[in-house]
Amino acid sequence: MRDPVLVINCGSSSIKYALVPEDPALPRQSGLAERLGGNDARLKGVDADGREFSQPLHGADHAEAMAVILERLGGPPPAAVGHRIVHGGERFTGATRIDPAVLRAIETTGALAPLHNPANLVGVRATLALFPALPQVAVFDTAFHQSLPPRAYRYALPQHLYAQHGIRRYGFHGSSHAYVSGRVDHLSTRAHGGWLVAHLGNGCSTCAVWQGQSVDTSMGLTPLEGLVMGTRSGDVDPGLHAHLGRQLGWSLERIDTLLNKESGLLGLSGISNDMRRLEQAAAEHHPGAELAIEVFCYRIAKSLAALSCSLPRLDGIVFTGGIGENASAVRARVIEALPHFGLRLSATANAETVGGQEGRIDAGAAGPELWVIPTDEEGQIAFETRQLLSETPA
Ligand SMILES: Nc1ncnc2c1ncn2[C@@H]1O[C@H](COP(=O)(O)OP(=O)(O)O)[C@@H](O)[C@H]1O
Ligand SMILES: CC(=O)OP(=O)(O)O
Ligand SMILES: [Mg+2]
Repeated sequence: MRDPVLVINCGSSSIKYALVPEDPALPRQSGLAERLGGNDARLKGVDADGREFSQPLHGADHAEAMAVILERLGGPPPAAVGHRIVHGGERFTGATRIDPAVLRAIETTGALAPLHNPANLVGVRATLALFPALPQVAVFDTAFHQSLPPRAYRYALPQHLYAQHGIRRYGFHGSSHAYVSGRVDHLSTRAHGGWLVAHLGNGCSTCAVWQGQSVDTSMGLTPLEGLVMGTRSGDVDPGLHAHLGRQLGWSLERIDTLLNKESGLLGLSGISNDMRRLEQAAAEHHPGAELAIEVFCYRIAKSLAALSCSLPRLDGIVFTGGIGENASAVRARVIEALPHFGLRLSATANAETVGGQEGRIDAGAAGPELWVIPTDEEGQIAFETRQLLSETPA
C-alpha cells in the first residue's frame, strides 16, 4: 500500500491530522483544528507545497472541520485512515480494523477514559461518514503497554475491582513510546537493551522498555497518574479526594476538573501550562514558575529512578515530546536529580540538540547513554495502519 495514510487524532475540542506518505523523505501535509464549536475555531497547518496556512472555521463542529480538512488536503483520497484512540482497555492489544463491533467495544471502553474516547469516536464517525469505503484502523495509546507484567499493572485493591471492572494500570502515549524506543534501538549500539523514555508534552509519561517491550510506565487507569503535566496534577495522595469531599464539600465533578484542568504546571505556577512561558517567567525570578519547573523536573527524575527497578540493565534515557525535545534546561535538571546512575550529560550536545534535532547528549564515557529523539506519533500510527492492512487486506 503506497498511497498516503491519513492520521487523525481527535480531542474534545480539536482535531490533529497528518497525511503520511510511505516514503519518509516525502513531505507531509498536517494541521490542527482547534477550539471547535467556538466562534474562534481555526484550522492551522502546512499544505502540500510546504506553505503554512491559517483559516477561520466559524464555529464548525468536528464533522464540519473534518470536511474542511479533507477539502484542504485535495488530491485523491488517502488509502486508509488511522485513528488515535486513547483507551483500548484489555481487549485491544494492537492496531484493529474498525467495524461496527469494534466501534461498540471502543464505546464500552470509553467508561475508562471519559475525557478521551468519546472525542476520538467523534473523529471516527465523521471520517466514516465522509469516506464510507476506506479502511479505517484504530491505533490505541494503551496497546504498547499490554506487555506490562501484573506486578506493574495491578493496584493494591480488592481483586474483584480488576476482575469485574477492569480497574488496573493501562498506560498511555503508547505510539510515542513505541516509536522512540524502536528508534533508539535502531540508532544505539546497545540495541534491544533497557531504556527509560520520558515523553514530556502537554501530557507527560515515562516508560521502561526492555528488549522492545514496555515493562512499566507512569500513567495508570487514566492519563492522570504519574508525572506533573501541563494542567494535570499527576500523582496525589488518593486520600485527597475524600478530604476535598468531606472538608470542602467538593463534588466528584469538581475534583475531576481540579486534577485534570487546573493543576500541574498551571496550578503550581499560577500563570501558565506552557513550558516556554514558564521558562521566561522563571528567568525573571517568578516564584510560581520557578517552583513549577523544580517540581516538574524532580518528579520526572523520581519516576525514572522508580521505573529503573523494572529493567535488568539500564542502557540509557531518552527525552521526547515538546518539552523533552526543546527544553535543554529541563533535561539538565532531570539528569542532575539522578546522581546515582553514572549519567554524564554533555552540556554542549544538550544545548545544541533542540528544535527537532535527534542525537546523543551524553559525554560519551561508560555509563548509560542519554538521547533526544523527536517523537512521531503520526508516523507510528500510519506505520501500524499500513502493517495491519497489508497483513489482513479487506
Ligand atoms: N522551545 C521550547 N522550549 C521549552 N518548551 C517548549 C518549547 N517548544 C515547545 N515546548 C513545550 O512543549 C509543550 C507541548 O508539547 P507537545 O508535545 O507539542 O504537546 P502535545 O502533547 O499537545 O502534542 C508545551 O509545554 C510547550 O511549552
Ligand atoms: C493520553 C494523553 O495524555 O494524551 P495527550 O498527551 O495527548 O494529552
Ligand atoms: Mg505532540
